[in-house]
Amino acid sequence: MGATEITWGISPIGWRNDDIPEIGAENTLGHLLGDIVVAGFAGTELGGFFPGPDVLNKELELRGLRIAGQWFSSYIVRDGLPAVREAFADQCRSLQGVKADVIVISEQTGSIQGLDRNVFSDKPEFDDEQWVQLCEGLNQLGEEAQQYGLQLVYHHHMGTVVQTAPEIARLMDGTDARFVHLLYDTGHCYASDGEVLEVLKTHIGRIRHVHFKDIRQNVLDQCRAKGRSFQQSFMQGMFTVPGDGCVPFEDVYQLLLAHGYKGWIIVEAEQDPAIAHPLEYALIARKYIDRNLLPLAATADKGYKR
Ligand SMILES: O=C1C[C@@H](O)[C@H](O)[C@@H](O)C1=O
Ligand SMILES: [Co+2]
Repeated sequence: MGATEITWGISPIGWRNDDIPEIGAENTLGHLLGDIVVAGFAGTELGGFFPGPDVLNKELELRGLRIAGQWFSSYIVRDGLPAVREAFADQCRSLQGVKADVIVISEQTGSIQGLDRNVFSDKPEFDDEQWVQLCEGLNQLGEEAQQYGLQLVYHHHMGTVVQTAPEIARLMDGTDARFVHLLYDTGHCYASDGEVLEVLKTHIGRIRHVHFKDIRQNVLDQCRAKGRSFQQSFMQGMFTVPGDGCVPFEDVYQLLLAHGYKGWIIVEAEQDPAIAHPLEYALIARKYIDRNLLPLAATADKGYKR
């Protein structure tokens, strides 16, 4: 096998969800990390319930796991950059403390992702001035992140101002490629306007972090028809792990390989852990990756890691 270029991780969001802290609250850090080892992944992203670096690093080391990064909600347009900077720097410091690679940012000004609003029709829009403010702010935060050894990766997301393929393109055009990179999330692309492969092909040069999130088409259709909120949609099972839904992961993975993608691919499927047993679903993902995706890497003569 060639050099290792892709590292496979799994997000804690299948066990516990920062957006609805009461679900999966019984799942401790030890439980989560143990399951990640059992399912054969190399690491995870930081969840809100994780302890600080002193405690966490020991737990990771004992299990041979790594931290890829963590989500940061920015309000650059609502609060202005100076107000965002301090919290951003604090998070960069803790990510540096666990030797993470990326800080995942999502602009939440006007976001309806946590509200009881139709996520398929009520997303916010920015005017030209707000777009400039967002892009300039991100450039500065991205430059700052580099001082902590981190890459800033922008997460396009349902119910936010950067959701659709044209909005992702506008963000990429408006920001500096040296400082602002893209987090490509298959599930959000599919649920938004379905441009899973188009977004990947167009922005492959800017992608530095990947979330593999699958979609149950029938649940997506029902949620769209009923005008469900984002939280209602994922609690009803709109998202699942790769191989359990309708996203064309073989095509996605082949494109990533063909373009020499280097970095993490994180399996990320928020569902209700009381319905979708987190370890069972992690193992479904593992099996699918091993059987359907990794053989493509061997064919493409590219390296991969567990
Ligand atoms: O990366 C993510 C982090 C979550 O907080 C978010 O709501 C989820 O959908 C996601 O893709
Ligand atoms: Co994601």
